[in-house]
Amino acid sequence: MKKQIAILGSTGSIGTQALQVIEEHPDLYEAYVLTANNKVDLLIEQARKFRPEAVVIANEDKYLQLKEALSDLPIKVYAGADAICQVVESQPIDIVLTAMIGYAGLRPTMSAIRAGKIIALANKETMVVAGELINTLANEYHTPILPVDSEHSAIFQCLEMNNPLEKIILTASGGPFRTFTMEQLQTVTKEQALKHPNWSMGAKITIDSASMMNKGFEVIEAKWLFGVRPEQIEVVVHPQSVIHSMVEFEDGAVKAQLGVPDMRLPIQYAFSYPQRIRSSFDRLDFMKCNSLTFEAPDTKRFRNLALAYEALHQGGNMPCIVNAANEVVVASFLKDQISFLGMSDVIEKTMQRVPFIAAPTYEDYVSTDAETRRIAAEMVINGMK
Ligand SMILES: NC(=O)C1=CN([C@@H]2O[C@H](COP(=O)(O)OP(=O)(O)OC[C@H]3O[C@@H](n4cnc5c(N)ncnc54)[C@H](OP(=O)(O)O)[C@@H]3O)[C@@H](O)[C@H]2O)C=CC1
Ligand SMILES: CC(=O)[C@@H](O)[C@H](O)COP(=O)(O)O
Ligand SMILES: [Mn+2]
Repeated sequence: MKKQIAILGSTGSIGTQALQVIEEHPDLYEAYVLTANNKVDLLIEQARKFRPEAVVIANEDKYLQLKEALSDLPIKVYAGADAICQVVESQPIDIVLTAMIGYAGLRPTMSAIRAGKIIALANKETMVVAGELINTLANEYHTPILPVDSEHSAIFQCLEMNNPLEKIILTASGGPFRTFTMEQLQTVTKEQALKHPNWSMGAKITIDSASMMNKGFEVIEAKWLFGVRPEQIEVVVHPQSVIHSMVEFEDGAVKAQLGVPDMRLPIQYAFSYPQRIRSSFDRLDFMKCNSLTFEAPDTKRFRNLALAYEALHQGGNMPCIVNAANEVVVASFLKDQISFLGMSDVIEKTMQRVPFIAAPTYEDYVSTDAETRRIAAEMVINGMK
């Protein structure tokens, strides 16, 4: 039986690579549902090629265009955020790949967990915002959450023996500004920030990598995925992104997962787990890896990493606050409305202003997210008063 896969965010960087994995293994996988937000033309093209059972466009204004373009095919067409939550519950679906960006991934992930679907988790913001709630739900519905994020997939692959773990060593590329001074960071542009040294990804995560908020989020994601304490998660800057992450066991042994930077491998592993299957992806050529280097992260220049650790230590709704403020400032930075360093200023101030909730419910996350966005957006427009 072919595994039926729902790809939430099929038009994005992860989504399109997931479709390449499906294309490479037509005997094993089928796209059952594809969803997008705005890129209706690409969604139409994907639907015509992969013939899913259903497609959903989150932006309801694009519904008629999508419906019309697929009217000659027996593909169900839906629109809106609620439709995404409903469609993931479809009985034949085995795996839901959460490849949409940001907080928008939380609700459909919760629906998929309640429907007992295997979650292939790319959308790290879901775990950042509500990791505890997601774990509680996944336990209640006996739903596996398989990591797709390259570092977490690496850790997952290293951990399979169930040996006693001492710590996780998350590798970070350091981004395009790794060697920049504070003075240089004051004037960097979005064009510079969008040039990741090793990975080709969507705009939001690329800016997060440049500011190292991505690594901060990955620390929080690791805590919830692997059940470790914050002190057990170490970040090491490794500019080549060849070692995707490591684990250190109680006897001091360290295991690492290495490979060329290619997200198709972790995506495929989440699809094929617990098996490994063949792939045509590029192999690592050690003769071309002249040196693998390591540095400590600098949380003075990359303050977002420190803010994420602070949120992790505080717990409650604080990571949700950091996530929402970050989504606002990244969108503003991409519109040249705020400077690179200004992003951390707004996030830090927002963390001080939004009311803290120690044991948030889902409804608390919803209101925290909305309130944080309001406050952060106001700060971007009016300055840091
Ligand atoms: N790219 C990568 O290599 C990696 C990504 N990740 C994580 O995976 C997730 C996806 O990243 P990436 O693929 O780079 O992002 P992209 O921006 O490339 O793609 C995002 C996808 O989500 C859709 N989308 C955006 N907003 C909404 C919304 N409000 N409702 C429904 N769908 C929406 C987009 O639709 P449309 O195209 O129509 O706008 C698109 O299909 C992120 O959480 C990221 O952190 C993790 C590790 C690596
Ligand atoms: C591919 C992937 O998993 C990204 O999250 C990547 O890790 C970004 O690189 P850095 O955040 O280490 O720069
Ligand atoms: Mn990553």
